[in-house]
Amino acid sequence: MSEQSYDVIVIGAGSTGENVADIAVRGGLTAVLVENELVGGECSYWACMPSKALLRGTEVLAEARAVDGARQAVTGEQDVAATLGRRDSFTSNWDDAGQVEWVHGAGIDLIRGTGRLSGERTVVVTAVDGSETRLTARHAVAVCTGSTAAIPPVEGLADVQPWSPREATSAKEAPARLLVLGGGYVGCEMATAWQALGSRVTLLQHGDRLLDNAEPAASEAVLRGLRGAGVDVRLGSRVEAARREGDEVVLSCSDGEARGDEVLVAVGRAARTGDIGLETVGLESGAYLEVDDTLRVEGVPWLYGVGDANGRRLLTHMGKYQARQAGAAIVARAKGEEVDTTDWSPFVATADDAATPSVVFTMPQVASVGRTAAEAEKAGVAHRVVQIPLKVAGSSLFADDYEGTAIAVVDTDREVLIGATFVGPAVAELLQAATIAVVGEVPIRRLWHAVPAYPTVNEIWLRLLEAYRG
Ligand SMILES: Cc1cc2nc3c(=O)[nH]c(=O)nc-3n(C[C@H](O)[C@H](O)[C@H](O)COP(=O)(O)OP(=O)(O)OC[C@H]3O[C@@H](n4cnc5c(N)ncnc54)[C@H](O)[C@@H]3O)c2cc1C
Ligand SMILES: NC(=O)c1ccc[n+]([C@@H]2O[C@H](COP(=O)([O-])OP(=O)(O)OC[C@H]3O[C@@H](n4cnc5c(N)ncnc54)[C@H](O)[C@@H]3O)[C@@H](O)[C@H]2O)c1
Repeated sequence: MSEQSYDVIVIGAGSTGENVADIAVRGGLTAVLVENELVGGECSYWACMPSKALLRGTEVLAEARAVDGARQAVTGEQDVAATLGRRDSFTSNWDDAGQVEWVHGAGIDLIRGTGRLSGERTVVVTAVDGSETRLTARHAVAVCTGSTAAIPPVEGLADVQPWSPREATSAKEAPARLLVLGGGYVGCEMATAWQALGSRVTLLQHGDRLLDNAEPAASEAVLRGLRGAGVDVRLGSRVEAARREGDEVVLSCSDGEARGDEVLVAVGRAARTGDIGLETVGLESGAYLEVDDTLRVEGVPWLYGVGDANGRRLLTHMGKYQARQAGAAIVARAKGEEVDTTDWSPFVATADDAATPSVVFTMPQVASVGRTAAEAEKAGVAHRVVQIPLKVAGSSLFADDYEGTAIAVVDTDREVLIGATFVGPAVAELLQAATIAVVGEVPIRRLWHAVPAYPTVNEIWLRLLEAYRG
């Protein structure tokens, strides 16, 4: 077995792992990435990029059709083959050569193979040909192995060869009938995409609303959007068994049968930590890693768990944020420098809890940051909620009959914004202003001076402040 030493070993070269290694090298340390699939991970090949590429054409067409004058120019339908081709180009045809080039250019070493912890600061990498390399870390090992699709314990489900989000984002054609199990981010986005690309989609959600952690107004708007597009959304539907009859998938549900050509299972994620040797350092395998705010694993001072692997926020941008914070902490600790662990320091991921932004790319979109009203209530924060229609000069110019909602959650003791949700066409681009207001704890009385340009959809900020003032 060959042996090598690095300052930092990163297991998993997804977007999170790449960033941990990059920050370590920028800080003057040596780093190696261990990867057993494609460098770039889920986001680049089977998640964010292909899913958004599948949705973008549909979105653009809807925007054009919502403006009189432009609508008349849209005389054809979406070219599905071209959309799938554009999706393929965004995944570089599932070839990671470009990312490998970036890794080398950044001064990071890469070892292909499966990495497993083997005691303190040691990782054994097994390559596809069975050869092994023992790596020793002088300072830190970062586990950035991500997550995988969770499969619910439904009788027969595994045997019908369901689609995971990987198949849903990489399929070469639209199935005639697609069943979608789960009404969260993936279920709602993929139902939107494939319905528009030609499938007849049935979405089965066991709860009584879609996007169960979103503001209720967002869940309702997405439900209306999906049903308006022709998706058969069945709320409160519990899938009890699955079987194939010939080419057909049949689901037995609490509200009757559902039949389709494929079934996508999108009921959440599970940690990809089952086979990485956690037991060799006294940790439970298969579980999300429990970490402190510097992303260091509780009780193991040289081990970090970053990105999806810790289950804190399953989003690419939050994994990369955690990577920057953890990377800074690793570099500082390696140099014997003090690591400030107070909120908002350069070494902690305070935004995970206080200000995580996300966008659900449905039609309408849902863009949110910070706490929802329900979360503020649960946390016992004194607050007020302002909810108003997103009707301003800018939105009516953006689209005829623009419909949307804006919700602000204000901490009434501190008079600062602690959460915001925007629902409507193209609201994704409104989000960063809200994120800055939440992170900056900008006093409401100062926000009055952040005058939105006229006529833009951002005028909603003024309306929210006016509604708050009463
Ligand atoms: C359909 C879908 C759409 C999504 N869309 C968005 C979106 O629009 N925006 C957003 O912010 N988030 C989105 N997400 C979430 C996002 O994909 C994840 O949060 C993100 O990919 C996590 O990055 P990561 O680097 O932590 O993990 P991953 O991307 O999963 O990377 C982990 C890497 O580790 C490797 N690995 C695992 N175990 C080992 C091992 N033992 N040895 C060597 N290598 C190993 C894997 O091969 C992989 O490359 C989406 C998720 C899905 C499923
Ligand atoms: N645009 C984005 O940023 C984006 C897009 C996709 C995924 N993601 C990330 O990936 C994560 C995983 O997405 P996801 O959609 O798989 O999980 P999710 O947690 O968002 O949603 C899962 C949904 O499945 C439902 N469900 C659970 N068990 C069920 C069952 N047995 N039958 C029917 N419904 C069931 C839940 O009620 C929930 O609504 C998200 O939480 C998000 O962090 C982000």
